[in-house]
Amino acid sequence: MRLDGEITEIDDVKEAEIEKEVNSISNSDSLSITLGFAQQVVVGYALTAKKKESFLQPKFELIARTKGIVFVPIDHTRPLSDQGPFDVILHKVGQPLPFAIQLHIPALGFLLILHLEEGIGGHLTFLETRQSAYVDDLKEAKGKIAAAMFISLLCHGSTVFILLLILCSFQLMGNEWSRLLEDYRLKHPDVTVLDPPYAIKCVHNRQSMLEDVAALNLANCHGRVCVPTQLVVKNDASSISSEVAKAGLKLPLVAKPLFVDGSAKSHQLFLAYDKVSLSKLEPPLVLQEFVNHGGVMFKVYVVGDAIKVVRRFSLPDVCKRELSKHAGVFQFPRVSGAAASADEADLDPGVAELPPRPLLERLVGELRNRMESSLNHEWPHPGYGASFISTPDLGGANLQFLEGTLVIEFKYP
Ligand SMILES: Nc1ncnc2c1ncn2[C@@H]1O[C@H](COP(=O)(O)OP(=O)(O)OP(=O)(O)O)[C@@H](O)[C@H]1O
Ligand SMILES: O=P(O)(O)O[C@H]1[C@H](O)[C@@H](O)[C@H](OP(=O)(O)O)[C@@H](OP(=O)(O)O)[C@H]1O
Repeated sequence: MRLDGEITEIDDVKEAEIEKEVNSISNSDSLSITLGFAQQVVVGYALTAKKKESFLQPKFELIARTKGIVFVPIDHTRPLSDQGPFDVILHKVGQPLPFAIQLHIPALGFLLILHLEEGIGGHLTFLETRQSAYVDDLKEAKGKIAAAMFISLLCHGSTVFILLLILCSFQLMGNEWSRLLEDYRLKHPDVTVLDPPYAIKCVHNRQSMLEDVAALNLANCHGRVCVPTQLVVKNDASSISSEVAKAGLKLPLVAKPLFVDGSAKSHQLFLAYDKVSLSKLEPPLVLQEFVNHGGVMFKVYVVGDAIKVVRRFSLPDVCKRELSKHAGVFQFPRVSGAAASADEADLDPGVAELPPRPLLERLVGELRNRMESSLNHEWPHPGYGASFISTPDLGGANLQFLEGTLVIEFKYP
């Protein structure tokens, strides 16, 4: 059953047209189609293997070619200025390291965390340093890394120092990508970088991602948008229980990695039922109160003025009376992926009701204003995705904002 009131501009008719277009060209020479264009748009891409697989699907590349858009891979090991020319650079690299090295990092990191935590009481874990190297300014990261290395030399001698040195150089390579890209962007202002590293810094961290939304005032907009009550725990797992009590957070809690870098690990979520088990969680984390939402959530995708809302199945409600029967911390799978579509499901209208259009339009407008002012220029076609759940017992329009997945900038060449 399809419920009325879908907010969509990319409707079924358009999807069917695209399908038809792909079918009609799939047997023809797609390259010659591209060459038919007076001017091509060359998109250089630097993506994780996961992102390449999900995003750069053959069908999509084919449609792009028919529109004169070609995708070419960027080689990390060669200077950017030796490659191209590009009209657009699309990037999401997480940690741009060879696969074999990536596998060694958790093992080395674990060893070093053990040593460092012994030596300095857990205040400066290498894990924290590692994440800072990715999300913070290089300057700040370098300071922390230098401090960690100095302490390791004092406390643990040369073996740990050398291991740390190797690990740091790999981690700085991750940050190096942001620096190279920023240099390239400044030297080539005609190339659109999706997105400039400084502009997407806030969406690499679930705390800063939600801050802007929490600060929005959407009074008189057919409802409100807010963030579940939450707490950020950066370091010490043993103090989680007391911090949760101090902040007055009610169980059960959803635990999410604080940093989101596009890796599968950054989407690994846990449900914690009791206080004692909270110490099993691994900071840095965001802990959110579990909000009952009838087992259905909404994904809102925005490109410019187009808004598309889809329904997905989600976690079932947790009954407060049943809570005492559960204990422990459980990892839950990616419950609301594309395969969990609830658009065709026969849902209780109370949970299926879509967020009111005026509320979404106002939210999108407010977010755009904030992004424009933080980027200091106009955004003709901003695009992003966001997850929402609604709390039917408070009225369908009481939305909880969960995540802003991606912020991209569109500038047509
Ligand atoms: N506070 C919460 N209360 C109830 N359910 C929640 C809460 N936070 C998350 N969930 C459930 O977990 C799912 C994933 O949450 P979230 O969107 O924060 O994670 P994510 O890794 O960023 O997911 P994605 O990138 O796929 O959107 C949600 O779709 C929802 O089903
Ligand atoms: O397909 P939807 O329901 O829109 O969910 C997306 C998430 O919201 C994104 O955060 C995922 O991208 P990253 O894993 O790169 O953050 C993205 O990962 P993917 O590109 O590997 O599929 C999706 O899981």
